[in-house]
Amino acid sequence: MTSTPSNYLPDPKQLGIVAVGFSLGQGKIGVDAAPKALIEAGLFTQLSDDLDFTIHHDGKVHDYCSVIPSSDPPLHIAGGKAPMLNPRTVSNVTREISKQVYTQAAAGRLVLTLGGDHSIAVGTVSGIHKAVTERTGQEPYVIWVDAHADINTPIVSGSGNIHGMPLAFLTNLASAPKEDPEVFGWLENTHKIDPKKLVYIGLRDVDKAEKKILREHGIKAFSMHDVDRWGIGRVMDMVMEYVGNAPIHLSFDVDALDPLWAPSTGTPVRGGLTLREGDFICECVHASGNLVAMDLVEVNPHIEGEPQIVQGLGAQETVRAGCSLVRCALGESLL
Ligand SMILES: NC(=[NH2+])NCCC[C@H](N)C(=O)O
Repeated sequence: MTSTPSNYLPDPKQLGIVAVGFSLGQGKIGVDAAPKALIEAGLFTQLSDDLDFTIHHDGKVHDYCSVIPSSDPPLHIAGGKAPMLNPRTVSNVTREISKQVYTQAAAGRLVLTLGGDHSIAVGTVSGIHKAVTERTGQEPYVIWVDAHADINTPIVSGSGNIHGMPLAFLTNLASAPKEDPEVFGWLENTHKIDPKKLVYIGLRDVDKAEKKILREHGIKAFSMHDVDRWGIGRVMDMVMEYVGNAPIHLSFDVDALDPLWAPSTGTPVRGGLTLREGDFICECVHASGNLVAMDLVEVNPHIEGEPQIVQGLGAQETVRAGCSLVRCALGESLL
């Protein structure tokens, strides 16, 4: 297999992996088991043997126990609809993740983070943004592939689940709440992204307040309506044209795929991408030569999916789909 040269990585075959066994950005257990399931399905072997990566991984799936407080009551925010859930836990854990991905990215490696729920992106996007900007002088764009916009502020969130909020903190639309300034108080300016450097693909379950945020900040978004209208090929042309030649952080929530392809996830929404459309997004990002980091999140092997899906198969299929997305972003091609 011939490999695509990288515009931002000194040696594109050096891969740093961070395995994040974390689920407290939302309420369902099981999403913390995803890294183990992905590794057991052979992901690392596929990346090293088939795609020739040298993997830098500490051999652990991190549970971050040492930074999780013994008590973490819901945080009521003035004017908020619902209190923030597990606020200090998610803040402390994402701070650790941020340091881990920073170290990998500062060493010039491509960084793959296996989640975990999507709250972990507060850590991955911040750490990558800081390291890549320092190392290359260019701020990365974030391509967020998801059924959901994950940009609720703590004031407008209807659930209080932080996996629906990471982009609000990362874009500075929300900052450390005055009720507890320690919560995400560690985020520095160098960690944060310009909302104009964010592009969504696959949206189809966007809260009312989030729609307002996207409109008011002119955030680029390709919903499933756009995929239906233009086809994934034209959508990716538009995405890549928007991103230009900047470094790319791809944050892929498996729930962007239709539940037919990825049933084992905490907040499935029908009418999503096919597996091939998801793979195609990843192939296009790889072909740009600009990928510097990828997250794969929200695979929940404990959820079996719709009853019509044969018991056990849902989880297996979702894990297989996750492995396929990662391989495509990291250079697997059909021919
Ligand atoms: N990463 C996810 N699966 N996010 C789902 C978010 C759902 C909803 N918008 C919320 O804020 O609670």
